[in-house]
Order: sequence, then C-alpha cells, then structure tokens
Amino acid sequence: MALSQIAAQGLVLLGCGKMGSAMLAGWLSEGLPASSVWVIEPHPSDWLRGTGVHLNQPLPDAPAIVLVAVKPQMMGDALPVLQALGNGETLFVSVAAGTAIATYEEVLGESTPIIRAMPNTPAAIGRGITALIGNTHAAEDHLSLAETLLAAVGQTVRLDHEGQMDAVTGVSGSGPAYVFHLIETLAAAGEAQGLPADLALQLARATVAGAGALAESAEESPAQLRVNVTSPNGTTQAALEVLMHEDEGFPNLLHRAVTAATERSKELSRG
Ligand SMILES: NC(=O)C1=CN([C@@H]2O[C@H](COP(=O)(O)OP(=O)(O)OC[C@H]3O[C@@H](n4cnc5c(N)ncnc54)[C@H](O)[C@@H]3O)[C@@H](O)[C@H]2O)C=CC1
Ligand SMILES: O=C(O)[C@@H]1CCC=N1
Repeated sequence: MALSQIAAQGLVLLGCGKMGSAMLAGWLSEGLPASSVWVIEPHPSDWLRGTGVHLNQPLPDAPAIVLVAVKPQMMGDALPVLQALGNGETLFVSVAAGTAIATYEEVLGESTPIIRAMPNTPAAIGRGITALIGNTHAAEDHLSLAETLLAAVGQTVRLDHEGQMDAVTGVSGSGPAYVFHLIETLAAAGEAQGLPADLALQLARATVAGAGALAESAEESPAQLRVNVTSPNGTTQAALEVLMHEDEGFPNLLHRAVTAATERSKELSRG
C-alpha cells in the first residue's frame, strides 16, 4: 500500500509532542496531505496548528492507521479514547517505549492488529530508523502498511520477537541523544582548549555529521574508518588511548548507558 492509499483512508495520530511531530513533519514533507491526518493533542504547538491537519476533531470511522505517540505513563488515560476503533480494520501502531503489545490488546481488544514500533527523532528529516514487531493479528499486509508509513521517514527493520524491543530502544530509540551529547561535549572540550564557543560547536557538529555520513556510505567498517584517521603515534592515537581505556573509556561507558536505557524500558513494561 502506498502513502497515497493511507491518505485516502486517513491517519490518526494520538499525541503530537517531540516524536509525533518529528514523524508528522516527515510525512507531510513526503507528500501526505494534511487533510488526511487527524491529530489528538491536548497541548498543540504553533507548528502543529499551522500544518492544517484536523486537530482535536471527530475521528474518521475506519482510518487506515492509528499511530499512538503519547508517553507510556499517559497511556491509561489516552488509549480508551480509541477503543471504538478496536477489533476492526484499523491498524494500531504504537511508538511508546516500554509498553507491551499486551497492554494495547487489553484496551483495544485481542483481535485488533497492533504493531509496536521504535522510531527515533531523525525521522523529522527522513533519516530515522524504526524497528517493528506485530501481534498475532498483525498480518503481512499490516506490517507492510506500517512499513510504508514509517519508510517515509527513514529505514525500517523487523524484529524477531518483542523481547528485542528493550535493547532496540537503548540503541536507536534513545541513541540520537547520545550523539547530540557527543556534539555538545566535543564542542565543550574544544572550548576548553581555547577555541571560541561558536567555532568549537561548528567544528563538532560538522565532524559528527560528516563522520556519520561517511560511516553510512563507505564500504569499510567503522573500525577501519577509525584506523584510517589514526596515524601511528599521531594525535588521534593519543586521543584513542584515552577513549579506548578498559575501565573509563567509551566501550564501558556506552555499555553502561545502553544497559541503563534497556533496563528502564523493561521497568516501564512492568508498569
Ligand atoms: N522523543 C523520542 O526521541 C522518542 C520517543 N518515543 C516514544 O514516543 C512517545 C512520545 O514521546 P515524546 O514525543 O518524546 O513525548 P512528548 O511529551 O513530547 O509528547 C507526548 C505528547 O502527548 C500529548 N498527550 C498527553 N496526554 C494525551 C492524551 N490523553 N491524548 C493525546 N495526547 C496526549 C502531550 O501533550 C504531548 O504533546 C513516548 O511513548 C516515547 O516513549 C519513541 C522513540 C523516540
Ligand atoms: O526517553 C524515552 O523514554 C524515549 C524512548 C526512546 C527515546 N525517547
């Protein structure tokens, strides 16, 4: 099914905060007409008001997809509004972290096709990646419908089982924040070495963006790309000896960070 077919039946977005807006911005820029999108959002931003979507208006009877993008903690209040669309043709896709498929089935009915997805905010510029897993009522058609929608804002990957979702959340869902923090801290380190703040930020931002683009397009592995920068006994080697330190270096730090995010996702699922 193409984006135009989703447009014909309608798309409902429940919650349009940071992640909902990132995806909506991507869909609108890919040509999804604002007139085929219904958004339920108690605190709409000026940007959302300006998009021309149906905002807090009565919903269509059988939209192609309802996309749930409220915080896990708000789910109990938010989901019942959608109950009337359950057990029908409408596909539900939720991007909420740490909210198990069973939670949606309890409210929407067990025969509702439900897909749990984990996107990330680069979706706003069509560079996201979303992992997907469906319930037993999510047929191949439903998965490819969700992929059509999510592929409009980046890559998609299917998971083998729902248990993988916690680690996916720790790597790619939360991951952009780690990279933004890398930019912030690289710039701060440049400032500490005497660079003006705006120059340090420009250098850090361009370096992370350029290295990311190279890592994505190059045939060499990230490890080889790192070696290509590292002259024997040069400046990079001096830095990497700090970053690759067994206890205090990047590997241990990122391992702990991703473990913390994964464990938090599991905790949220337990309620
Ligand atoms: N921000 C991110 O990078 C990512 C977020 N997610 C998931 O997306 C979901 C939303 O996260 P954010 O956008 O970051 O949070 P957010 O707080 O920016 O957005 C949530 C939105 O839901 C609205 N809302 C609250 N109660 C509502 C209700 N009863 N009905 C409709 N809307 C309601 C809020 O006004 C708010 O605008 C979360 O479940 C999160 O786990 C998933 C992947 C990445
Ligand atoms: O921080 C969170 O809980 C959400 C899920 C992944 C990114 N943001």
